[in-house]
Amino acid sequence: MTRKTACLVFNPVAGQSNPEQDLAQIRSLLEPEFDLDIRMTTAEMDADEIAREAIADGAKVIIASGGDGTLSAAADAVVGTDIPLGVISRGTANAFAAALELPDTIEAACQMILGGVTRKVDAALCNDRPMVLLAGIGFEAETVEKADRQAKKRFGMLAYVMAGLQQLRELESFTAEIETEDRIINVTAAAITVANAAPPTSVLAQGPDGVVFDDGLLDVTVVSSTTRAGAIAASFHLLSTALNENAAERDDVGYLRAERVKIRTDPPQKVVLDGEIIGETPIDVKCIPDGLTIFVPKEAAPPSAAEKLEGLPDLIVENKVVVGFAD
Ligand SMILES: Nc1ncnc2c1ncn2[C@@H]1O[C@H](COP(=O)(O)OP(=O)(O)OP(=O)(O)O)[C@@H](O)[C@H]1O
Repeated sequence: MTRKTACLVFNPVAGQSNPEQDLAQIRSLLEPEFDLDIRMTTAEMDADEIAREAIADGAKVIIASGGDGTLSAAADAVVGTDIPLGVISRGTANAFAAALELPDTIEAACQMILGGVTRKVDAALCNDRPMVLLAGIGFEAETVEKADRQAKKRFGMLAYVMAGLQQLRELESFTAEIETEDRIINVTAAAITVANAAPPTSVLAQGPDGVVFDDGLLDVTVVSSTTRAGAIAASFHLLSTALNENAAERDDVGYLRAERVKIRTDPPQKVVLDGEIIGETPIDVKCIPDGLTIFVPKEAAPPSAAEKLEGLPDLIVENKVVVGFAD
């Protein structure tokens, strides 16, 4: 039997565990079957650049190990290629693995990669940058900016919760125009999330009864709470409906699905793309059906499609005369 080869992109500072031990464990599990070309991320060189270099050098499999930043960046490098990505989570939130229903321990992730089963899932482009999880406008973007690396090291997941609570104090609404293939939706919002894939803990993405990552569609959730109490209630509702795989049923939460969505806001809002702040609105997000190949433990059944907009404040929905986008 010929041995398999793979490039392992490893972040030595991710998460709270011991990186030497983690790397030794990964090597002991994978090296009996794989020749690993191990490349470390550095403060200057992110996983996407390293993975792209490895692909240029002929890598046929990319395995990424780190937190959500490393995994999303490595995924960006393989979006639109047939090169399979193996995901070994070692971060704080592990949203990436949860969103794609992948294991979150080193051992289970390595067993999955050794199993060799791959499947295609959707990816997306947000303002021409690869996106695997989600783009957040408003509340979500501010939360990510406030949860810094030092806070994450000290407090873990709590850093995100603290940043979120801090952000609730500064909750500000904006007006948004959401353009899909066939409609223009005007609405007042506090947060808008365009998700390709999202874990239940990304509460602001959880309007629909499940964020489906293999339906060729993006899941858009609008949260329009105007008070802190309303935002807390909406977040709690979204978390509980997400965990139960139900759709949201509050007037200040709306959702829809679309292949492509353009969002303009007034005033301009910060945009977080797969965990990194990339700038401000407007955004243009296009789904790339089957754009990413990943190692998986087994097939996951997608939930059904759904939409709800009625009840959102200042809602105006116009049907476009000509279906589609001008560009
Ligand atoms: N060798 C390194 N030294 C310092 N910083 C690094 C190094 N390698 C990667 N980084 C930085 O790590 C960040 C990505 O971290 P990653 O998301 O993988 O882990 P995390 O922050 O612990 O996890 P999570 O995002 O799940 O909270 C990038 O911003 C990158 O610049």
